[in-house]
Amino acid sequence: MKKYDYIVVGGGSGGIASANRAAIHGAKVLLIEAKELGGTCINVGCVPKKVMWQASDIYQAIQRDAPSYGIQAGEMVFDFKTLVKNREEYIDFLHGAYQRGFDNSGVEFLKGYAKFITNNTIEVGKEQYTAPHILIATGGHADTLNIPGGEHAIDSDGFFALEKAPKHMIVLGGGYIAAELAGVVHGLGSKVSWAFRKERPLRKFDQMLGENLVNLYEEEGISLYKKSVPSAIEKKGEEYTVIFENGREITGDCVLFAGGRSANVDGFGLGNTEVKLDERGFIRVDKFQNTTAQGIYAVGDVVGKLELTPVAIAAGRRLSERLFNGKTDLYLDYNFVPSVVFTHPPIATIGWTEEQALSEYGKEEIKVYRSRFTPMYFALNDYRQKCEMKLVCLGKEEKIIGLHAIGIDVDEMLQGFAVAIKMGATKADFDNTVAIHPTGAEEFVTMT
Ligand SMILES: Cc1cc2nc3c(=O)[nH]c(=O)nc-3n(C[C@H](O)[C@H](O)[C@H](O)COP(=O)(O)OP(=O)(O)OC[C@H]3O[C@@H](n4cnc5c(N)ncnc54)[C@H](O)[C@@H]3O)c2cc1C
Ligand SMILES: NC(=O)c1ccc[n+]([C@@H]2O[C@H](COP(=O)([O-])OP(=O)(O)OC[C@H]3O[C@@H](n4cnc5c(N)ncnc54)[C@H](O)[C@@H]3O)[C@@H](O)[C@H]2O)c1
Repeated sequence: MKKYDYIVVGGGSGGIASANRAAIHGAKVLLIEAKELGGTCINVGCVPKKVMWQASDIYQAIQRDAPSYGIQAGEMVFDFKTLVKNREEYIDFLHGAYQRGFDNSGVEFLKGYAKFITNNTIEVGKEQYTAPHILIATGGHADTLNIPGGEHAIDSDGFFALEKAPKHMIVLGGGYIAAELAGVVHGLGSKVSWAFRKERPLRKFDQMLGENLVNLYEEEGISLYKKSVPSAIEKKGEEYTVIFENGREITGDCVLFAGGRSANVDGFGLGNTEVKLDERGFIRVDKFQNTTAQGIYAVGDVVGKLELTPVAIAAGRRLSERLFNGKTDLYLDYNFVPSVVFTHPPIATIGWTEEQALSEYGKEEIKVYRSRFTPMYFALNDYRQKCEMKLVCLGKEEKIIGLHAIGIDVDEMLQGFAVAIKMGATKADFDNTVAIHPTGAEEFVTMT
């Protein structure tokens, strides 16, 4: 049996980050990955999504915005196949970059499907491997739509496998992925119908964000269907009809369901360990990412706390610092994690929503500042897309506990403000910072 200091199961965002950090500190590390290196983010998540989002942005800039600057690009030609081919080549380049990263850090990489035999023994094929520390970073998978004909709906993996652009995509779900892919496909010139179960999408976010997104998408020509619960999908030739509980029917050539994700916990012998799951089926961990089994840890989507790549990376790295670099008190603080939804325009958010803050602290303690304006990018355009921003402040000192924005470029604004908020910035700190003009970001330091 081969012996290691650390075995990492899963070569996605969390696993790779943790393995490299452990090896840098001198640990003998084995990383086992069943598919391609990079996991969800690189292969079927953040990376292909951001490429498609950028393509969609460029398309809109040429078609919708360039003419107002006197720029005419001539006949618009969009070749979906070229976009997909170039995207996949870029992803392949990233696979190589991960392998080179392992070569530099000294991580041993094994391609195969790992199974637990005991708390500290893993089997891949016929070989067994043991280590006192084992990390589970096996990620998650998309939930399926359990209605008659639900199998006709593709998930986000299926979306990235499309070889031609849909003519009319029906999007089901009201979260991150539905919001993002509806915008991407519409921006690339297809018809999009987006149906969600409640009054507005993005219900876990500040209400202002979902409301603005609905208005902006409607202005742009996306057909929105509120309070629409899918009950069946029927295939008729090359088309699919989604039937909703309220009797509505929508027909298109592609149905995308994005209804949340579950942990990858089945089929790799967790029953042979003392690892326990929580009531939602995710691996139960404490704040140090310890599972209920001695010497087994878990990070990333498989623990279902915040399913974001930088969260998986940060938790994985902190764990390795704790185990292999003597930083015994180090753990990831899951509060004030910034996040961007890559809609058109994007959404940026950190901290408490106005609704959460009011219900926790009451009206007297919470002050909210808002700004709504047309970014200068649209100054010459008949289409005057709005940007809206909000600061949620707590107590007399007006500590900023929430920042929310929707509008062009807010995706790139958030990171710096997130540093300030994580450090405990107050409204006065924002006011004391001289603005950068002319930008959209200056609104954050000039709100009254
Ligand atoms: C469409 C989409 C868009 C997204 N966009 C963003 C975004 O813009 N920004 C952001 O921050 N997050 C985004 N996310 C979320 C992000 O991709 C995940 O949070 C992140 O990839 C989680 O990393 P992980 O290491 O936990 O798991 P993963 O990256 O999923 O890696 C798990 C790996 O484990 C492997 N594995 C599983 N079981 C075994 C086994 N038994 N043996 C060996 N290997 C195994 C899998 O093959 C997989 O490669 C997006 C997700 C999706 C689906
Ligand atoms: N930009 C980013 O950082 C980014 C992008 C994409 C995904 N992600 C991560 O991936 C996770 C998964 O994304 P997601 O959009 O699949 O999940 P989500 O949890 O964000 O949203 C799921 C949505 O599906 C709806 N839904 C569930 N079952 C349904 C049903 N039967 N019929 C109709 N609607 C149904 C829910 O009401 C909810 O609105 C996200 O929570 C996020 O953490 C992040």
